[in-house]
Amino acid sequence: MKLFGTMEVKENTLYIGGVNTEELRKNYGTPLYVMDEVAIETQMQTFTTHFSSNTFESRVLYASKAFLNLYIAGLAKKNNLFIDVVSGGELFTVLRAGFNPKKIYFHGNNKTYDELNFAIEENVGTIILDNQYEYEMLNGLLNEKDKTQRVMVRVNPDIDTDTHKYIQTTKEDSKFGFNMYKDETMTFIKTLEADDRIDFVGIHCHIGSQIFDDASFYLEAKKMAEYAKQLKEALGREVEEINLGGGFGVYYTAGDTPLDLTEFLPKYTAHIESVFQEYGISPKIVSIEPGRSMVNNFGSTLYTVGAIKKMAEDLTFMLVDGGMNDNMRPAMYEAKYEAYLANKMNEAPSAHYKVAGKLCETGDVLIEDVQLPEAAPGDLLITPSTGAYAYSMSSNYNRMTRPAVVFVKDGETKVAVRRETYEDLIRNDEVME
Ligand SMILES: Cc1ncc(COP(=O)(O)O)c(C=O)c1O
Ligand SMILES: N[C@@H](CCCC[NH3+])C(=O)O
Repeated sequence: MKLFGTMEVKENTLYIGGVNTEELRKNYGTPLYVMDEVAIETQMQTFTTHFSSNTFESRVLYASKAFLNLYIAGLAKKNNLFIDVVSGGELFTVLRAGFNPKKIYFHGNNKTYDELNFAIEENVGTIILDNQYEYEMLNGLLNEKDKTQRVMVRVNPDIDTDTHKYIQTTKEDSKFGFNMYKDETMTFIKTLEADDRIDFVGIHCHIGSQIFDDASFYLEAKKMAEYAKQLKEALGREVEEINLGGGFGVYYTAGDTPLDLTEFLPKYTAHIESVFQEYGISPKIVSIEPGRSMVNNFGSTLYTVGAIKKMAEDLTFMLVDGGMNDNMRPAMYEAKYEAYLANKMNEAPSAHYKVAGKLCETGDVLIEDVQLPEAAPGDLLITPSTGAYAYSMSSNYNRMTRPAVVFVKDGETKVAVRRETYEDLIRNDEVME
């Protein structure tokens, strides 16, 4: 097993953050999301330390959509990160966590009037405009409130990436942002520049998620520098900030080849500096927005094994007490995960299982085929590397209650999100009279 962060095996059992996973099950139940606090903070520091330049201010924004609650927002704040939100709900959460509004970047491809209003009322630092309609609403709101707003524009550089088509964002048919190669985009930016209420500071792009090929990021930086040069000529001034988004790929299963951040980030920084020089631009700030790579390998899900059903000689189902409601990535993207029996860590794998959940869907399969020690009902299954886009994409389908989220550190456990109860499920329901 690839042991991430503080994971260790003691007496046949997996420990995370110095806490026995069997103890976690006993105290908090399953399914359970377990987050390794020390490893997450270390990763936050890896980003801020290695993405650092002498020629520009480097900003690391945590893309909170990957995994958000008050606790992780608190950790991002403690580690001096900026933060990216894409909805009123994410904005509300990070504000409640005490984030400085000036350090918040508000994304989203269809912000509503109410969301823009909320952002302006709360003095959010930067709004990234995705379309003309958002601008019209923003302009109206700013006039009404007699305010100005720092603004960036999301542009699409049409880069093909080596990732699942559902998580590519810059192919020309993507719904996100403005096409960089259309004259209308430049016209739009000139409109912003002429608007006294708008402080247009620069451009943003995000080429997709779970990308392993560093060449895609280098190409993106080059295209953005080239566009910043065109803007410099058109506006007669430098843009202040270029935001290059996130998308850094991570390990899920053998064969995945993630970027080594301690090597990649300094090379990326040097590349950005060199393309800036090549195009004769000198923006003051360059930002990146890692989501998945900040948290994925430092979160795991624990399940209790229920029925084991042998359907054919080569097909045995292992059914667990969660499923696609706590991790919809396998069903949605055919995403692959590894799994281990956290209570039988030293036993040799000798059987093959198809791990499925308990939801009423044939596609509720977490892992197509995994080799494990001989398993029995009551065993403790762990799927590592579920820190990103599992909890944040979880649902109440089949009226499943969402699992609790705990953070473990130095032998201590803190509940960051309590387990939902059946009462929570009907909290907003009205009884039919
Ligand atoms: C605008 C933007 N920034 C950042 C991210 C974070 O991406 P990732 O989790 O792949 O780092 C996303 C999601 O893909 C995004 O849409
Ligand atoms: N939710 C996706 C990534 C989307 C990234 C957000 N733009 C995943 O789990 O891979």
